[in-house]
Amino acid sequence: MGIQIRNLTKRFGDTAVIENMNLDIAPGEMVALLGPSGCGKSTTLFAVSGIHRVDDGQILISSRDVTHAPPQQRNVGVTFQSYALYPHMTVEQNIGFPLKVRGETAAEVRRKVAEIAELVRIDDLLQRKPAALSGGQQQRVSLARAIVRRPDVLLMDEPLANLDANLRIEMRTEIRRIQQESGITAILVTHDQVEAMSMCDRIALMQHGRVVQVDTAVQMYNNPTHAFVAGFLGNPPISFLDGALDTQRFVHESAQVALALDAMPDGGRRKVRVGLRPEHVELKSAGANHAIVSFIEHQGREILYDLKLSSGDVVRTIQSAKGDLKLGEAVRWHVAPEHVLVFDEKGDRLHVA
Ligand SMILES: Nc1ncnc2c1ncn2[C@@H]1O[C@H](COP(=O)(O)OP(=O)(O)OP(=O)(O)O)[C@@H](O)[C@H]1O
Repeated sequence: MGIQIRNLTKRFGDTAVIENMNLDIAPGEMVALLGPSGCGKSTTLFAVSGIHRVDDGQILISSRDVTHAPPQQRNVGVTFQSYALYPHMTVEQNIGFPLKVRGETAAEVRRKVAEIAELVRIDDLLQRKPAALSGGQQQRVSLARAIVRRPDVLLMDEPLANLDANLRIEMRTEIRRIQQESGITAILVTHDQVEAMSMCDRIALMQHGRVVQVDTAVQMYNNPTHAFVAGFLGNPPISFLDGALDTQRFVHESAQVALALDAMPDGGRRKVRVGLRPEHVELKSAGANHAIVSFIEHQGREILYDLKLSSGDVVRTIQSAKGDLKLGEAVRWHVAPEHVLVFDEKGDRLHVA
């Protein structure tokens, strides 16, 4: 009951929006398509649902080749950021509509709607019209309608985009619960890393129509295969410094960091970029590197400091709110070798492990 995307290419005119994309989603798994605006997330979802014709490659749902099948033959449930509920129908009629179209009996429709309404926790709202529902309730109805036919896969395009901050958090948990309880294979399109990390089993991070890395959130955060991944995940974001390798050290115009052995490519001096996560940048009176505090942001439990190097580069550090550094203060900093991420000039991760 999984999804396989094999060598998928989708062009609009001469422009390839998806290029040779591969992605395997296991039965019952929920995968996020994450990436910046325009990277091809929605186009991928439309290709899987059958709304878009593809130019090359294959799409398999539950081991069935659906590449050229029309949407209604793919058995997919879809929900978008605009819930697209029928305003003149009650919640019960909205959810039951796909079953009615399929010709199921009134009694069957009522039974299935009741069952799904209980799963998505809207059983007390069945007689209301969409206008009398909150955004979160409308999203639940939309989800219920998408899964009432028991589709093989659930496709969600930014389902939380129209909700306020608190409702988003609540619905993150709810969508995950509903997906797990129903055991449905799901794809979630989002540009929000927190949504992707908190809701999904794995993340496929996309850039310019390609999947750069597919991994669990933890693995992707700790072990990015590319500088783009390291830069995209993490808030506050990672800092990058460009410099060169010199026998087990990274040397920058105004900083030096020792590297773990497994971060070292085979010998020779070469240009590299290192990534330093804010939580790994320690302030130490004996730290090897000098900097000036150039920006302070109080975040409640923690404080974010920008440390400006003499080269003008900035390294971020996050410290407990007990700290009392002043703007313009001179500090020394340090990063333990095992935390330094090293990338080559093209952005590919360098390590032998
Ligand atoms: N019907 C279309 N005709 C031409 N170009 C299109 C069409 N639909 C999408 N594109 C282009 O394809 C690229 C990918 O679009 P897509 O909507 O898949 O991106 P996305 O990652 O979902 O972005 P967002 O997060 O902004 O929704 C964009 O450059 C977009 O302009």
